[in-house]
Amino acid sequence: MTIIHISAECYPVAKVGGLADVVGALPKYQNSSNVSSQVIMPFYDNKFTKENVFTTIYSNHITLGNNHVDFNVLTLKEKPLDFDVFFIDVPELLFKEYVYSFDDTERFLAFQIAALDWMLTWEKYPDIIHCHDHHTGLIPFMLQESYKYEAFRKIPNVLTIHNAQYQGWFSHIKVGLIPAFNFNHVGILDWGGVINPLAAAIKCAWRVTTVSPSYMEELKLAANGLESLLSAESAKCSGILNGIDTDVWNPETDHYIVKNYTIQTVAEGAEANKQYLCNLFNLDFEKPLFAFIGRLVEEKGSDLFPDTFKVALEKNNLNILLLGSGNNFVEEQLESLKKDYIGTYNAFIGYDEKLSHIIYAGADFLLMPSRVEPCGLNQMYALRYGTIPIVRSIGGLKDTVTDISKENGFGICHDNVSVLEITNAIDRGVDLYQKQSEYKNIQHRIMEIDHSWHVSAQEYINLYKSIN
Ligand SMILES: Nc1ncnc2c1ncn2[C@@H]1O[C@H](COP(=O)(O)OP(=O)(O)O[C@H]2O[C@H](CO)[C@@H](O)[C@H](O)[C@H]2O)[C@@H](O)[C@H]1O
Repeated sequence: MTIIHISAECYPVAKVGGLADVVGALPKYQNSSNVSSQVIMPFYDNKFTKENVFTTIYSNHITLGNNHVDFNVLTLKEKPLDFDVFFIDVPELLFKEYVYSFDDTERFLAFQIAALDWMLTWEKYPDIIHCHDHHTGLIPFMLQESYKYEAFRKIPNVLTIHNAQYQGWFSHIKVGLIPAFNFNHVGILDWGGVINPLAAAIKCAWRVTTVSPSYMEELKLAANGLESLLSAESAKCSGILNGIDTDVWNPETDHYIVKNYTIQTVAEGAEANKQYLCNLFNLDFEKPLFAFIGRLVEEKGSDLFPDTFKVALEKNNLNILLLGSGNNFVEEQLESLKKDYIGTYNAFIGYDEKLSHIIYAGADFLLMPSRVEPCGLNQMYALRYGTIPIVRSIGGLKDTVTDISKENGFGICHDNVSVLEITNAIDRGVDLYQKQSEYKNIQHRIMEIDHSWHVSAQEYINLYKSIN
């Protein structure tokens, strides 16, 4: 069975968030289960493309409305990844230093059309086309409706929703950019008076998955306008929990962290990483270190961070370290907080892969007070590195973290997103840290939890088989 994943991100080529981690790992694990899994993604102007050499295997142009736009398909010449990746190079539109910008309609439409046009030239078509998020959401529609892709009609396709907040909306004025289809069916593209690629994908895909079972259920109640659609299509929808790439996220071999460690040596290993962070960010090694890593957006609860951190830091019994970027106002507030809590608070506003690994290893607790969390990978990385997650019980966080008050519990959970509930949860963390033998016992237990992709990769394969 041949599976083609089509995605805007894939680790280590281009990563903005968790989508890259999933598309960078799932194909690898699928390939080890006797299927052939490959990725098609855009060719961006970034560190990875600058540092690697590519071969052009196909060149042509697509028609985007009235324009002809050139594109190439590239592969890596040397140093292959663990699975085949094909890069769609549209110099005029996709080859940018960023992955996402304010309006990406033409960029991702060009990507999707070029990918399908190129696939039309293949001798053998794939058995499954697996699309990820709204950037590839028009593919299920085009496969079903566009005349030029008639040959693909019988290929089953799957949509995975990593985040339903973003839907790729654009105006009907641009409908002419989509390869010709029976205009009587234009309503399929519409949701709420605009073209909605995610909605179109939910309508047309043969199967729809979300990245955790709880998120699937939550979407029927809150999906940024798509609630009724997801309820109506629920027969073809299911939730499959993400896994983590345990080769990349392994404290024993992780080349980014300061000192490697195992369950047996976690005390010294985690301590060395914490010491490094405390030196680098001027924090107090003796106090517990609470960290946050992620995008500073409302979904992650980041608008509450400045007030929450102030309340927590006033007690002067802990450190807080933040790595993230996003909302400018929140960034400024988090920056200005630094001067008030010198020695116990710091923040790195930006994106830094290496630093994120050191924080997973060196922090004592990881904060995830998300309003919405389709799956969340950070809590699973934290568990693997022996860092106790403090999460709001929602989506994938609910599916992966059990509160310490429950039998075999190992994390700290709160029900709502408010300054009071988050600071109460932090207080519980401080208390737990003071009971070092209990803390260490939990640390050992969480490092043993297996969240590797093996089980979930197989669940996807079972899903493919059910429609193939
Ligand atoms: N400033 C920074 N510096 C370095 N690394 C940073 C960083 N900000 C984020 N990261 C990294 O990006 C990834 C974030 O993954 P998440 O799954 O938590 O969130 P995201 O919301 O992007 O993903 C969406 O898709 C994924 C995948 O399906 C779902 O798990 C999730 O719930 C959904 O919101 C982690 O690898 C994290 O370490």
